[in-house]
Amino acid sequence: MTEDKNNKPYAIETHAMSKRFGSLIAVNELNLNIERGTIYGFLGPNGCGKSTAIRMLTGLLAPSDGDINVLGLDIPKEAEALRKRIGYMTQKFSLYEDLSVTENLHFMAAIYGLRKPTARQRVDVLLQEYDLEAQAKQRAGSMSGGQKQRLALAAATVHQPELLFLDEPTSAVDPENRRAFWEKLFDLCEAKTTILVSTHYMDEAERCHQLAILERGKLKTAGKPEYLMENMGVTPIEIECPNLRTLKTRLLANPEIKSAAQLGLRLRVLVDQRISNPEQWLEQLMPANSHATLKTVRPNLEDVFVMATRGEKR
Ligand SMILES: Nc1ncnc2c1ncn2[C@@H]1O[C@H](COP(=O)(O)OP(=O)(O)OP(=O)(O)O)[C@@H](O)[C@H]1O
Repeated sequence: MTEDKNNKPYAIETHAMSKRFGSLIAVNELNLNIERGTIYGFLGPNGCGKSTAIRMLTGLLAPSDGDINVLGLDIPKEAEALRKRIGYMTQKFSLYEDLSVTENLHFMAAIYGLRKPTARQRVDVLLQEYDLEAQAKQRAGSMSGGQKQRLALAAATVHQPELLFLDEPTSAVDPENRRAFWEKLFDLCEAKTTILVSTHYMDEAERCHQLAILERGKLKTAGKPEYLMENMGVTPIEIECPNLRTLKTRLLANPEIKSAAQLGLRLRVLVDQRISNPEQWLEQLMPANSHATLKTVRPNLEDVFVMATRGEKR
């Protein structure tokens, strides 16, 4: 690893980063190495510590233990120097509802210390890039969810940060707007911005270059989505037949079946990879005359998530 502070290969490095609130361990010894110029996802259920981890990485919240290095800076000691180099967008719309779109962007530009002519130029570019020209004079509070979200991203990037933290940024928008939002993230990524995004949507997680799955403050697994899907240790098989509820209970009694979940008319079953011919093996577990059809299917991130966070079988 090079010693030049600004040329570290990782935008974010943590060692045993932890946060306790009284007796609750919200983040438990998290080790992260997030490469520059990538989109890194935190995937996990409500309350697993995503926001707390992000707040520590931005320098807003002091860790209880561990080391944090962000963009070559020792955090929280050098948090002030970090502030102007990062952008932060939370799930809650945090701009001024009574200000217009343009006023909000100028306000953010002033906070980040952009000089007036630069700010004017930058705001014009952002209005165009984020398709907000028609709403430029509109009060932010009166905009649609998708428009508000575009404005929030524009505001978070007004100072062209090297690193962007997005905490569940698309929880309040429809799939079409979410898709458009991700197109913007890839544009930013191509322009060398590193992005850390937290989510509980699988489709969103699948778009990340790298992913960490968190549960109750702990990192359960991490890597490229494809890698995680290939190495989850189970074969997914879908079964179509009558009485799926009964079949589910029957199958879950076998320790080789790690999970069974109904999807409409099918039962998606995760079979231990140590079973060499899982379809044949499952056939002999089917009730007589069930006329079941079995099909090995492509793994998905929900399977990875289920396997990573599996306490009880489900
Ligand atoms: N300031 C605080 N004081 C006490 N407990 C807190 C505080 N902030 C967070 N917690 C607790 O820490 C745990 C992790 O919360 P956090 O908000 O980081 O989770 P999250 O994964 O971001 O959840 P969500 O998806 O719901 O936003 C939760 O149990 C939460 O109640």
